[in-house]
Amino acid sequence: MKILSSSQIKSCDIATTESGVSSLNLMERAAAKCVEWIEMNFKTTNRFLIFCGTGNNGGDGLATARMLYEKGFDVEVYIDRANLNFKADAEINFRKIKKISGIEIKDFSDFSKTIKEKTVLIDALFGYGLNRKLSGKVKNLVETLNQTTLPKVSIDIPTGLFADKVIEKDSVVFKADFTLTFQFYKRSFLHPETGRFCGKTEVLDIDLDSKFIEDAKTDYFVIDNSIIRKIYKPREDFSNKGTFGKSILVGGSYGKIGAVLMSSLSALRTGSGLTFTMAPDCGNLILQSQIPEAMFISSGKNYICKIEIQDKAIYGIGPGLGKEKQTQKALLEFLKSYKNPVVLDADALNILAENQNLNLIPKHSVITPHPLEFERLFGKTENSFDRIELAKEKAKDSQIFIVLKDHHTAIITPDKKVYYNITGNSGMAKGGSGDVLTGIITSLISQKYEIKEACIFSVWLHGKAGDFAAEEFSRESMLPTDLINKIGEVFKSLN
Ligand SMILES: NC(=O)C1=CN([C@@H]2O[C@H](COP(=O)(O)OP(=O)(O)OC[C@H]3O[C@@H](n4cnc5c(N)ncnc54)[C@H](OP(=O)(O)O)[C@@H]3O)[C@@H](O)[C@H]2O)[C@H](O)CC1
Ligand SMILES: [K+]
Repeated sequence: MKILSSSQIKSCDIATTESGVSSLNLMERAAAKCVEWIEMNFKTTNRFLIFCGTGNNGGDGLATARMLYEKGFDVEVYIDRANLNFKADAEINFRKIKKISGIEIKDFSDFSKTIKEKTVLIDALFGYGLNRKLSGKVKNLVETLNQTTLPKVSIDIPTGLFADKVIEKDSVVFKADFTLTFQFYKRSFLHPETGRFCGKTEVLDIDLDSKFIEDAKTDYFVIDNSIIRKIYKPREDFSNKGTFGKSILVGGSYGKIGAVLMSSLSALRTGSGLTFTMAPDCGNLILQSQIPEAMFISSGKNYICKIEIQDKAIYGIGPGLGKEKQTQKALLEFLKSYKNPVVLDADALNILAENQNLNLIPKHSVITPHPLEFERLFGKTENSFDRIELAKEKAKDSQIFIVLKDHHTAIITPDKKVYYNITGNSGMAKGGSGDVLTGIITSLISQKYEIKEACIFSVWLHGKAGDFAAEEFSRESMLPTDLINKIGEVFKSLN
């Protein structure tokens, strides 16, 4: 799914109205979709307090209020009585509301924090038209609303957030439990500084102009099911283990054999035909007894001292590797003579950062840094939006794929496209999850997925398996090894 900027969404809105739908009808459509979702999801609620601005976001709120009232709910609408300069469509909806005697229209200042239970707050103050941080009455109101424990729903965008950029540190933002957004994810939902205000995001299809969307140019995408469907290649009949590639997972050191073990197991669980673990001898017994399917290549005693080059294999290097002097030398020597794409993670990245040897990374390789590793490699940025921009430059300069791990991991390609992942959950924020991802990417590349597609599919698959694991064990208790065991269920859901 494409992610458009706020100005592109505005143009899309206009293109839709030019194609024959009036803007008022579009607002009606947007409100009807919100009401449909609200009815389905708040079955025991009977009262909605709707906070409306004077723009089209407020207009959506006013239309939503009317429709909820018509469905039999108690509705109160809150506006700023001192500012009744509604935009045209919002004005029409305000007049309609005023004619309904059952809907109370109150001033922002009338809101009391001592509200009864079974009430839901709906934020229709500002949407993508916000162009400066909140101040004055709206800021005070949002601060007060955030202090209540009542469920909170934002229409289109939590008030105070911009669609596509970071907010100032001291900004006040409505803290939604649910965000009902129209047609597209907004970039701000996917970054840590801003996404934390959105709660669960629901994208509601309001049938905006499909030709406009198809033609719209963007660097930003959300990985959705339709992308995955196009990438996934069901396993072919009439094949043998050679058909599905050779993965070599390189890593492990005394006390960190588990990391490379999880990578190897993940490679196997995602279909790698032949899987080797290149690790120090101290891991041999553990690896052979835990994963008999993986073959062991000895490469040192307690840490890796040599990385042997084998033919027709895809290397995933880094999990549990450590940074011993000899390991550093082994990695750098390997990279000096190896020219095919590799997957580099964890200490492999830290070694490259410390040695400032980024030019050794073979073209079209995949690196999988978390934000701190990214910073060590490429330097500090002000915020996560700038980090993505820097990653775009670096991916282009070095012609590599950067899998930037975060709550919403992003894949940045050498042609500066950014794919955000929306599967996964906070239960995966545990040591070991990254090792699993390295194994999956290595395995999919060895199975001849295009590198970009392997990255996208791997990150999605990893998150989806994490979601299944959380469902069974809870976010707190689930382990990276539980996630590996759920990979099969994800493949089953694709077949
Ligand atoms: N295509 C769609 O997705 C549809 C979206 N709809 C809804 O429309 C809003 C966007 O509506 P818009 O009227 O463009 O913008 P807002 O309602 O967000 O804001 C209104 C005006 O408020 C002013 N503004 C901006 N920031 C502030 C601030 N911090 N304090 C006070 N006022 C502010 C600004 O005007 P200025 O002249 O003051 O610059 C805004 O224009 C979208 O989010 C959807 O909810 C349609 O209803 C359906 C289709
Ligand atoms: K809003």
